[in-house]
Amino acid sequence: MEYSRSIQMYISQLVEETVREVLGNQSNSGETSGRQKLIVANWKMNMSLQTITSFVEKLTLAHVRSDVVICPSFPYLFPLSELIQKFNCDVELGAQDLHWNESGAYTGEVSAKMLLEADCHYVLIGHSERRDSGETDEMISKKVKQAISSGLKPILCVGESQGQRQIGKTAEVIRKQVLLALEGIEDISSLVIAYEPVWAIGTGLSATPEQAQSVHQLIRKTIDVQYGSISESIPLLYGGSVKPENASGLSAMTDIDGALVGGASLDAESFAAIIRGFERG
Ligand SMILES: O=C(CO)COP(=O)(O)O
Repeated sequence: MEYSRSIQMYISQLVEETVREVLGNQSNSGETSGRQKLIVANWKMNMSLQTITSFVEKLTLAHVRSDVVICPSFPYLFPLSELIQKFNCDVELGAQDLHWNESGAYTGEVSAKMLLEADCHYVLIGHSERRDSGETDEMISKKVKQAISSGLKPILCVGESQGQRQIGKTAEVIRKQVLLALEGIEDISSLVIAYEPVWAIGTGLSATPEQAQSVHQLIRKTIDVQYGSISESIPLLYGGSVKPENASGLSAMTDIDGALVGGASLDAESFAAIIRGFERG
């Protein structure tokens, strides 16, 4: 009797160890990172006062569980903040950009302090559409510094072009963008990074989960070399033609902690379906 119980214990220990080993080897899926999923809507230069109202109403009814952030154009920050309170909708606000100076003669710019007054907690920095209009790595770095020192969480966007990918420069480009943006910054505890391959933005051509995972792994490794184990707690989002159909596949990857969604975030139902996809993945 004693003998058979100890054999049973031995077998169950063996099974447990094997399962742990198999899960440990599945570096690309199924592992729980402990990082909460974060889904961010980048509305870009879209929406209207009318459409944001029904959006908030519908999203509230969808009862999603993840951390959700909406980044509207500047004029919609205040009305959106009011709508979020009115409907008791569990989302946070982000801006699409900020200036690195505190105040002054910078026509058309918005400061971190103004964003905080508008109830913003996050800010997108270095989106490829802004890099396209002349934003340099140096400007991006100053913006990241200003966001962190003001208490805003920067969502630093990085990504390679199609040409750079084709000639095998993806890793070099991404590493450089990350390191230049973080130059001279010591505290990165509030940082979020979004990997958005330029060729996937607005094209309907998403990176495969494996392609995205391999760049996310590279980003985490880059942060790890520079900052150590805090890299494990930095949320890494994927952006570029994220849709309800590809959300759970992307979410199943170990280093993909959420999404930065453009076009599909303009409709509350498709945005909610993406959030649910990430909750399943
Ligand atoms: O640029 C993006 C989010 O910042 C991605 O846009 P799409 O989801 O429309 O491809």
